[in-house]
Amino acid sequence: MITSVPLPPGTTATAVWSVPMRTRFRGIDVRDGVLVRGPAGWGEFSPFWDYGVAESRRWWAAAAEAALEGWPAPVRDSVPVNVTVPAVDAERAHAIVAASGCRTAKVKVAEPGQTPADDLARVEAVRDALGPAGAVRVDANAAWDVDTAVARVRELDRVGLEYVEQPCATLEELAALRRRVDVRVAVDEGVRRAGDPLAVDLREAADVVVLKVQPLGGVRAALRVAEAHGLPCVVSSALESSVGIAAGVALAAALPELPFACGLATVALLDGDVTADPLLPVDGALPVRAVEPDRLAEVTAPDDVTDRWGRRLTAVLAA
Ligand SMILES: O=C(O)CCC(=O)c1ccccc1C(=O)O
Ligand SMILES: [Mg+2]
Repeated sequence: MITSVPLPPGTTATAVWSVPMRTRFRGIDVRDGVLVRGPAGWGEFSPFWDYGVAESRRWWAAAAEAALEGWPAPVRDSVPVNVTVPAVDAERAHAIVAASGCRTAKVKVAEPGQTPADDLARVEAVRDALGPAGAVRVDANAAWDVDTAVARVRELDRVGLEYVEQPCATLEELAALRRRVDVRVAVDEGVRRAGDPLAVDLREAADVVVLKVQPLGGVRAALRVAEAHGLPCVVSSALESSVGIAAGVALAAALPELPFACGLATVALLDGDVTADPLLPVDGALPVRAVEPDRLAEVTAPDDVTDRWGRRLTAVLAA
């Protein structure tokens, strides 16, 4: 039986969207989620499918904030962004960066099944496409032990790296790496997947904190994380539709300082969107603006997917 998605308290509409990824990204081929409308606007609830109910509760808090409350006032009207380069071959990486209009690129490295030579070729192609004035950062998604990270970071830093994101899994390993290389270390999973992102001690482990709105439980919760750690912050996406990306833009727009480009240009990785006016970068930046999901009919999820999201949201609301 097809059940629809429940209407959470205070909301007036829900919709389930689903779009293919242009390129497989961290094992994901299709991205889907729930949009929810309330008095303050539209929110997005789209935890990855391998996330359980407990971890998904913060993702729901972010959607509820957007729909019911809205966000704090912005202090800037545009947000510089990086182009995100999946673990593709060097030629495609070059083309993606050249077409993006961005002056900063984040390159996925340490993809299972690929070699260090693949990573180096990809990073060199990205440097070539950006030119010497561009910034190149890499994200290893916790793949390396400390010795491997030291070797890989030194090699990849031949092109000049702005930072390396989550090179190793634990904060202890990040701290050990940080003592052995000159490249800045950014922490992502170490904050967003922590039981209490406010309580982790990042002082020895990181130079930069990656903030993602849904995993941290909303724009205000993420602002508290930024304040608690007192480190430079980069706002990044969880591969949301433009509705979810707008929440990331709201966070980036509200941070007192924004010294680095943000990882919010990921609508370019999706083969479709919930709006005819997607949040895609123009000249390397996203505008701070509302998003109207006026293309929901074109990206409506199949009934079985809608049913799964209905059961998932019901479980999270009951938890
Ligand atoms: O930061 C970016 O450039 C894009 C977002 C991104 O990389 C990402 C997207 C979904 C899940 C995890 C990650 C990640 O930063 O590890
Ligand atoms: Mg990351």
